[in-house]
Amino acid sequence: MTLLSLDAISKRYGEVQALESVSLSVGPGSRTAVVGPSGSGKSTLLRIIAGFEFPDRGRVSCDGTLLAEGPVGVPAHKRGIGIVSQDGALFPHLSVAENIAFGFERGVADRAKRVAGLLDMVELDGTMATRRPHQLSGGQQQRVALARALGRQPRMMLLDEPFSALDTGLRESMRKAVARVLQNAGITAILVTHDQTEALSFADQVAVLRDGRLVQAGSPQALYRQPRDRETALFLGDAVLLPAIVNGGFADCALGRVAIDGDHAGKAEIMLRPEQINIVTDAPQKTSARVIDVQFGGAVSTVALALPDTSLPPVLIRTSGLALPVPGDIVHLAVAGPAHVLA
Ligand SMILES: Nc1ncnc2c1ncn2[C@@H]1O[C@H](COP(=O)(O)OP(=O)(O)OP(=O)(O)O)[C@@H](O)[C@H]1O
Repeated sequence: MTLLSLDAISKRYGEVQALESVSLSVGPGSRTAVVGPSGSGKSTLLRIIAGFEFPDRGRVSCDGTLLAEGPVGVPAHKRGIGIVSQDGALFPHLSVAENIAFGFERGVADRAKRVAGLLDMVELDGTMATRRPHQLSGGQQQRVALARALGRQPRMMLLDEPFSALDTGLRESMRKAVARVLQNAGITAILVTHDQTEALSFADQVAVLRDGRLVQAGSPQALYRQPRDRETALFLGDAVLLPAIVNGGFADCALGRVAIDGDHAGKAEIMLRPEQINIVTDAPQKTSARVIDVQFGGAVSTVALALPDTSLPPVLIRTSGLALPVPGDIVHLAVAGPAHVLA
């Protein structure tokens, strides 16, 4: 089932092709994260969905209604789409309650009760209602912004880097809280973020943009494990990339013979995530490597290894901090799970 459908959206600003034939489907009640390097077109895509911009070509439809066909379509205020931006954009001279009630339709009954319900929904104490935005923490301001957007009863919520001004710990708890609130309200969400971890943990669909094109869209697991190309692999996390000869479901590479996830043959580049490579004392097929650096990181430490083929760059793996090797040690490696063959 599809709620939002983007069909071959293109947008140009002067010389810059901000979006080039982007197509994407978003299911009702789902969470999609749009990621990509700076300037890849994420905000432009969000503005086109919101109705602040119109595409040059392509169609936007929501719930069977055509919202834009090329530069013609439904204006932003008639789309029923909520937005929460990076700074929350609260009115500084209005109280929390007034900020939240700002979006209510005229003549709505029980304003105070509805504000209280929304505060409860975003997990804010009712005593906050009389405060001004400057008397709130960054995370609380974002919750008020979310409550205000929810008060308009949108069918979809656009989140434009809403957590980026928050520090790491708060970011994570806000991300979980927002995901929970949206899920409980059954609202479809699209999140734009620079933060890959945020995208992978928030969304059930991740869409990767690069130079205005949609490179890949799919589940976080699929994109992390089977990225389309080397750039996407590195964009979504650390990766060990190795030249290989692949055949019959296996790759022969500097780590020995490892299983692969597809049906490829010939010369290829394979990708493993660092957590797939383990230091072992006993394995049926051992590849040895020399430890060149160890970074203790508490629960998870990083070990840099030089492979016997010295033309290859060092391989970084993650391991528990319990029994770490020291530089100069020769260790044996085993690979868990299949390697992915890159295009
Ligand atoms: N109003 C505009 N006028 C001219 N160029 C624009 C305009 N808006 C965006 N662009 C250009 O379009 C491209 C895509 O911009 P966009 O803001 O969508 O990227 P982004 O992926 O959101 O970037 P960031 O992560 O830095 O916010 C960029 O090259 C940008 O400079």
